[in-house]
Amino acid sequence: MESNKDDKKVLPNKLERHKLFGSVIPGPKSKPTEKEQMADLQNSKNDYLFDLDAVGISNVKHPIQVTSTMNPTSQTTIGTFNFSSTIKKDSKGTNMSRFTEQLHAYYQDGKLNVTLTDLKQYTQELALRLKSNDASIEVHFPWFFERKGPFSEIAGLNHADASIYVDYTKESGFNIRVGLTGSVTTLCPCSKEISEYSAHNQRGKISMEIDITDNFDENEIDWKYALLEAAESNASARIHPVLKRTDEKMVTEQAYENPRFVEDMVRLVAADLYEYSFVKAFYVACRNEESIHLHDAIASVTYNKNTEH
Ligand SMILES: Nc1nc2c(ncn2[C@@H]2O[C@H](COP(=O)(O)OP(=O)(O)OP(=O)(O)O)[C@@H](O)[C@H]2O)c(=O)[nH]1
Repeated sequence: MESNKDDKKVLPNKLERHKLFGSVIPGPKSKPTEKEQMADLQNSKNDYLFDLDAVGISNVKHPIQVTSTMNPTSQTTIGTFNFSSTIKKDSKGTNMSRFTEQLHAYYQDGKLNVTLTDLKQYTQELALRLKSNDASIEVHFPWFFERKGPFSEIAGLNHADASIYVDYTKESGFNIRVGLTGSVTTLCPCSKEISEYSAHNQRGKISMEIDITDNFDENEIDWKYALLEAAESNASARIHPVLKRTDEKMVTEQAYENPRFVEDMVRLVAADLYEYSFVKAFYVACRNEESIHLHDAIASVTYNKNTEH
């Protein structure tokens, strides 16, 4: 390597640098470059031994639009998608480019609104595009909502993790599941009972997944708000982004007045979901990040309102 008089390095140009690190000049190429002449392995037909439950792509991140009854009523957030369909054993593979091709088409048309109506249309169109009888999509996204201090009413944004699963089959139509994981404060009833003063508390993560009824109208009910309310209204206290002293006193006392075990949490949330008429079946889990242990405390319940167990 050369140096100039100011002792500054004189670097080889970029092409030379790439050669230095192992890049080689492209060799002769004999395979077709026209799509029509290229081998199409994924569309080969043979007996490939097994039908597949799902083939597709996962962990696809993309901006999406979300609407809500809470402020902000409209927001852009990041969705993480899984897209798939089944394939029969006579087919070697799926056409993977079509998954992201459709995603970009919807984005360009301004149709990436994560509403149940739009996602149903999306899933049905995906099946058509794949020339398949079925398609499934799953999207997870952070949903932001305004939360005010209980006394000061000073606002900030909280967030919960929302998810939507849409399964479509030509024969039986749509199956939709939605989910939400939100955070709450829980104060230990046992600790309150046995101690002369104070009680330990923790941050609880409440995860809910629900199968919704076929006639569910998302314009009438904001499922994200409904699930958040089921979690928060049953907790020892809600969690806030901004708390002044006046607020802090209120949430501390409220938590002490409403102690909850992890078991209490899932049962109380289950009771609210049982009462929601748009819920067919549900799963509720609570994970308390214990402040007196390094481990977490967990509880969960699944229930189907049709079979009543
Ligand atoms: N089936 C399959 N495809 C893969 C796999 N790994 C990568 N690919 C994808 O193969 C894709 C290209 O194949 P296709 O989507 O069938 O492309 P194409 O035949 O030009 O597309 P169409 O005209 O829509 O049929 C690329 O997007 C790669 O991501 C894999 O394990 N299985």
